[in-house]
Amino acid sequence: MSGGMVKQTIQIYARVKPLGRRQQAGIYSVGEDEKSASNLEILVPRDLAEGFVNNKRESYRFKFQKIFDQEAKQEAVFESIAKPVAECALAGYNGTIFAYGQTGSGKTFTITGGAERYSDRGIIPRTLSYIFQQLEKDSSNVYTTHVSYLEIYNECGYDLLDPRHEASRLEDLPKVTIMEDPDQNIHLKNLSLLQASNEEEALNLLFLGDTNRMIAEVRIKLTGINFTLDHLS
Ligand SMILES: Nc1ncnc2c1ncn2[C@@H]1O[C@H](COP(=O)(O)OP(=O)(O)OP(=O)(O)O)[C@@H](O)[C@H]1O
Repeated sequence: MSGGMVKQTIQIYARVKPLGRRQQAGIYSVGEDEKSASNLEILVPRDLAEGFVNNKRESYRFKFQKIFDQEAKQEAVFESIAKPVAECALAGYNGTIFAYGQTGSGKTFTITGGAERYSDRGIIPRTLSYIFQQLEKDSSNVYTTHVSYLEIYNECGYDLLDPRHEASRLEDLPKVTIMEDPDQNIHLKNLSLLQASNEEEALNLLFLGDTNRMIAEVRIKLTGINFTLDHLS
């Protein structure tokens, strides 16, 4: 997107993860009335707060575009967050959605989805499905669609759809580099761009990328174990 014709906005949403069995409830609250419904207040529990220096606050307030509480369904998250971005993409404007949060907070669940139920599908499969539905409706144009899947790990980019991914060590794979041309267009060197003509093909590539990412993760963990064993012997 270039020039100042289109308003570029960043919208920030919060999603509260459902409580696990042993987790303590009541450490956050969302504004109840219409006006404060986008305010999230985190209350630091008393036993924790007492350990703090006297003048530390015991509650923190944040404002978001919208807050998804523990009951929020994947469908609602898609409708509010991803559908408008997909619509803009179909109209020719770039869009980005990313999840940020500590480990285990639900980024993968929100972006990719949960494995157990079909209704737990996350933003990526829902968006793919939506985009292909829209393209099929438009018989006046011919579209070609491609998928790339990039992982950024320790500040280096790796191509998750590279066929060598499974066989090689992550460090041995060609690094994907980000470059900007004089017109400020971003180019990703060494990133495969695979054609996906329909939802099923796109989902297969997503699955392939996820698998390669998991293999890489296990490999990294195993390297960690080897290191510990070397240390002991
Ligand atoms: N909204 C939710 N509803 C039900 N289960 C959830 C929800 N959010 C997260 N979970 C579950 O919590 C666990 C951790 O979530 P997830 O793997 O998505 O975290 P993450 O932020 O991607 O973590 P990491 O950074 O370690 O990869 C998973 O078992 C996931 O299914």
